[in-house]
Amino acid sequence: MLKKVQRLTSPESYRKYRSHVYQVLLDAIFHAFVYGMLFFALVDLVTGTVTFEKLRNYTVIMVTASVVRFMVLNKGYTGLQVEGAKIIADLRIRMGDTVRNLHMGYFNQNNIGELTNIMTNDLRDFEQLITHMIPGITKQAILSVYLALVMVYLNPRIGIIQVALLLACIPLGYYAGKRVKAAGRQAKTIRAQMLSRIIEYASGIEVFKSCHMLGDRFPKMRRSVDELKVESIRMELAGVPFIAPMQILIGLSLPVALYLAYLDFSAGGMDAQQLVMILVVSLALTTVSKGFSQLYVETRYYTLSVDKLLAVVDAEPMPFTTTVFQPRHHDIVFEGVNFAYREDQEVLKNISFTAKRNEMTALVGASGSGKSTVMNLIARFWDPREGRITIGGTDIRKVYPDSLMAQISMVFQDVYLIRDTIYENIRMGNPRATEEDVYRAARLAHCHTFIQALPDGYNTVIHEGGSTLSGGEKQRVSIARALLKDAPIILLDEATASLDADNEFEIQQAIRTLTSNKTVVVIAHRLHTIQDAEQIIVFDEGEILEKGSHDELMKQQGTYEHMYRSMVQAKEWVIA
Ligand SMILES: Nc1ncnc2c1ncn2[C@@H]1O[C@H](COP(=O)(O)OP(=O)(O)OP(=O)(O)O)[C@@H](O)[C@H]1O
Repeated sequence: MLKKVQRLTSPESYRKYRSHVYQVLLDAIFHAFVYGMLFFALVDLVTGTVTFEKLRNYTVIMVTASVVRFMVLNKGYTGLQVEGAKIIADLRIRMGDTVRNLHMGYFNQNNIGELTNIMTNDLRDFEQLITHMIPGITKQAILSVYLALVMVYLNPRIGIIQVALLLACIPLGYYAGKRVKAAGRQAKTIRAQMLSRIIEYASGIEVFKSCHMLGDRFPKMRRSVDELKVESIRMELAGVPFIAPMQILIGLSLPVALYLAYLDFSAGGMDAQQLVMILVVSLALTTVSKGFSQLYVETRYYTLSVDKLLAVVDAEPMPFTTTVFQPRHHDIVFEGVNFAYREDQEVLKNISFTAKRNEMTALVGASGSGKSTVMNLIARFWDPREGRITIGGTDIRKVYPDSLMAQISMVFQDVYLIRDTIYENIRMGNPRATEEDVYRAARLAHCHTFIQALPDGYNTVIHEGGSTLSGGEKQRVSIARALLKDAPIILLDEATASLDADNEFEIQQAIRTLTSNKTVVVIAHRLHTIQDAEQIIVFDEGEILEKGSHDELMKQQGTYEHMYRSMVQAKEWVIA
């Protein structure tokens, strides 16, 4: 277990942590030492060999040991808490870094709940494990062994019987721990599913409200809550069939000692003082062993968190060979790209095209034809199964995801704004930007005026997801963010939602400013906005059907021409 803990901590932290655990163990040894002195004093008292000097020496040794204990304990436990908190903070950052570089496949709906569970509950369990469980269980183990040895020394017959009773508890404790661990694993899975449902519920609250699916009427969430309740009870009860006999066996050691000691005593083989001493030590042994057995079973549950954390820390990051990515130019080239999210469903089939620098490439096609997937591959949210994608001649699979993202601005219709001020939401595009840069970007993105009209202007705090702004406003804020980033590649998903004429005009203006002199790839939902695009690519079921300029495609009289005519007719029909 300690080897696994070591993999979750930095060498420096682990070294400090281990030294604090040793301090706690030292405390256990001094604790045993105090018990020992007490034992010698009692022996002298009951055998009548006590002298004033002896008692004084015992007292001095016990007081010294207690003072040393206090100092060691204070340093050990304080150090454990401080180091534990530091280990958890470092681990959180390390996990954040790992997660950032994972394939998007990791984040399917279930994994969001699982990941949230790991980053909150499992981290808390791990902290509990390293700061309380491991030192506690080691200390109890040392004390149990020490008291058992004292018993064997005091009365070998009774001591050996007590040791045998304790040894008989080992398989029981092992199976109790195993069952609790298995039930705990199941409870964790269900808790992760419940968290997924809660996240889904909170993100889609408007939809659920509109469909009258709130509260009891949201069956999936209710089912998860019920399952977790059942699983939590099952976990609590899982170890009982083994814990109960184990506790009985440990508890037996006291009456057994009493009975056997009394037999000796009545046969004259033991005096009253020895009888009392055996009972006192037996009582201490029973108490400490019971504490140890309980802690052991609990610890088995807490060790589950270690495997969960290791699974995240060891998750395969996206491979890369270069962290500095400064391409000579920003042509994006797809060469025979095949891609599937799932084994059984090919989403892109043999896709080849070039999106040239300073040009606009528009992707059109029916819903589900693969347009967004092309964008996801350019941003390296996923890697192609076959073929390759290059930017400026470099295969993007070689590039560190963060360095790649530094070259790309994404403006999607589904804009996510974080819970912070509008100012900070724009500044996210470039954390080094000055105040003046932020205002200039906001002006160019046509959002300065509406921001100023808000009660707190740029300091207005936006709710998570941007729910306090209109769709058009959110999109303009995201364009301001992208303008501030000033990346050479722009990936743009045009709004499908019908915006009012003013909003639409302003967004078009902002997009024009954003995209000038860049490599622009745009998913177009309305064909009239891309007539000037240098290249239009028509997708159908993951394949490229046609590609060329608007005029070239109109001349071909293929799918694009048909789509365009249908659009014009629909407009005329609406006007008529
Ligand atoms: N994360 C995902 N996991 C599994 N399948 C996915 C995922 N994202 C998209 N798909 C599937 O891949 C196919 C292509 O989807 P994609 O989003 O690329 O299409 P699109 O042309 O952008 O559609 P739209 O215009 O509706 O956004 C669809 O069948 C879709 O169901």
